[in-house]
Amino acid sequence: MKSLYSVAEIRSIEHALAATLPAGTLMRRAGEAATSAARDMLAGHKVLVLAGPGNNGSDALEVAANLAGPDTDAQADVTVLYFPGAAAPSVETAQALARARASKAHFAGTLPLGRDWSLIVDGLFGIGLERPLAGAMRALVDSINELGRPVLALDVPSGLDADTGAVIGPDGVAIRATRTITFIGDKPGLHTFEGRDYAGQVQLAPLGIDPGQRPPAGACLNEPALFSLHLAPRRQNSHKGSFGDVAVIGGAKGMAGAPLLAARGALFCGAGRVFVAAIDPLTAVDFAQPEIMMRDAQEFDSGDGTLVIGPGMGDSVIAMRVLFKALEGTAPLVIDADALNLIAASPDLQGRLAQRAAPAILTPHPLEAARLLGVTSSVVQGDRLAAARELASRLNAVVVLKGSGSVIANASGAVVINPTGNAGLATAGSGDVLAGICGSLLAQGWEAWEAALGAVWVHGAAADRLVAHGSGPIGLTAGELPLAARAVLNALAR
Ligand SMILES: NC(=O)C1=CN([C@@H]2O[C@H](COP(=O)(O)OP(=O)(O)OC[C@H]3O[C@@H](n4cnc5c(N)ncnc54)[C@H](OP(=O)(O)O)[C@@H]3O)[C@@H](O)[C@H]2O)[C@@H](O)CC1
Ligand SMILES: [K+]
Repeated sequence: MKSLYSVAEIRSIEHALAATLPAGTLMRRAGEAATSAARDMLAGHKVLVLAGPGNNGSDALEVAANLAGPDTDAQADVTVLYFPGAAAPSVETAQALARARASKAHFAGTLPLGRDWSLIVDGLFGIGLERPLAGAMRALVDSINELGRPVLALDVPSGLDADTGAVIGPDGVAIRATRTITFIGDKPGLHTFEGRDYAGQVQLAPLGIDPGQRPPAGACLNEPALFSLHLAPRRQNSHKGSFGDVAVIGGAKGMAGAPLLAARGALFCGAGRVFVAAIDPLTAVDFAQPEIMMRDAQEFDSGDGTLVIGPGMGDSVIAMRVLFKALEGTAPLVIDADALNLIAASPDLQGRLAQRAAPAILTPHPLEAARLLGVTSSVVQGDRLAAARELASRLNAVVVLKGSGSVIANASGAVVINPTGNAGLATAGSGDVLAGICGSLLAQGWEAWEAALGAVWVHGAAADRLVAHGSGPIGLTAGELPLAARAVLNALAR
């Protein structure tokens, strides 16, 4: 499992290790791991090392000493910008500083002119940063970002909250790294919200601590191993009834495309039969996808099929009535878009949802999640893991909080961050396709938790596949996702 540790969890691991390892061991190991990552990235000689007042800065001083020599063949031309703290340095920091000063590294007082750094090492702040960067430090971070040179961040890009992926603010700044080498355990903030943009490629350096020595983490990254119990090649002796029915309820006037996209997501990910039950039935057949059966939402009886409710559904009385009926029934539900907004506006519907025994997956984007929680979307984005966890527990459902690094949570408190997907998914209809894939996997007998994990992973990987083939991220359309998702799902099943 690819565990993600909160700062508090990392601190407690650090605390336990401090009793068993000689002082300074972890810092030296962090310095060595980061030095080798820096050498790996280095195409040239000129290295700028930024070293802040805490232990993150001490790691950076170790890197400076290692890269500059004199005890190395592959010497780099290292300039160090060091910001000592107000308090006297710890013994370990003093040792790292002495090593760096004894090396061939050059210590500068201000950011040297010129932009020709082969590499910048960011050791300003790590997990100890608790308030926004201000004054000269803020100006320095802005200048570094403007240089646009390769940056290796140590532990966490300076300015980013390792727990949440938010730039520490209000109105904060953070270093935009090309790569982040993170120590002891990987951290949620590097994989969600702004984290993916600021951290770049994430590399874990466990510092010699084997996973057995670490307690279980509060979160982890999504990967096929988490849902693979449901992945299997299909038996030859199967028929369409073996793979369940999905009915997508939605499609108010002017919104006919949303349920069709969801229906295609469901169809191409393997549901046996797929219906669209439209609030405003426009057409008897979808000529582009005639396999989808078109029905009128007011007359439709879904039987024991899975319902995907909400895409383009609107907030009419009919929509409300149909949603009420779905919540009263026992069908597995995927609740998206307008259905989420209707539930957000009705404590009664929230109560009914929370009381249901049948599985439900909710797929809110941050604004929909905010409405459900009665907060603003900045509060949701400020701590996406907490928001997803809270919604899952309040509404007794599996929640997929969409956005960069989608967060999947369940009512028992499990939280997973999805690493697949790209900016191409920020396009109209992409969420409808995701809801359809969730419904498809539920209909095929997956448990709600695994269906949500699998759907989010496949949906993101479909977008990654399209981008790898040149179809995005600019201009990627939601309509392209179902076919790509089919290819991803079949590759996984093989
Ligand atoms: N965990 C481990 O086992 C290991 C941890 N390791 C490394 O240690 C790092 C954590 O070190 P850390 O705790 O010293 O915190 P760090 O991020 O360096 O910053 C704290 C300093 O910043 C200061 N400061 C804060 N905010 C500020 C602001 N806005 N503007 C200006 N100053 C500000 C704050 O000062 P103060 O708040 O006291 O004024 C304090 O001096 C971790 O990320 C990893 O790299 C590795 O060596 C391997 C083993
Ligand atoms: K850093």
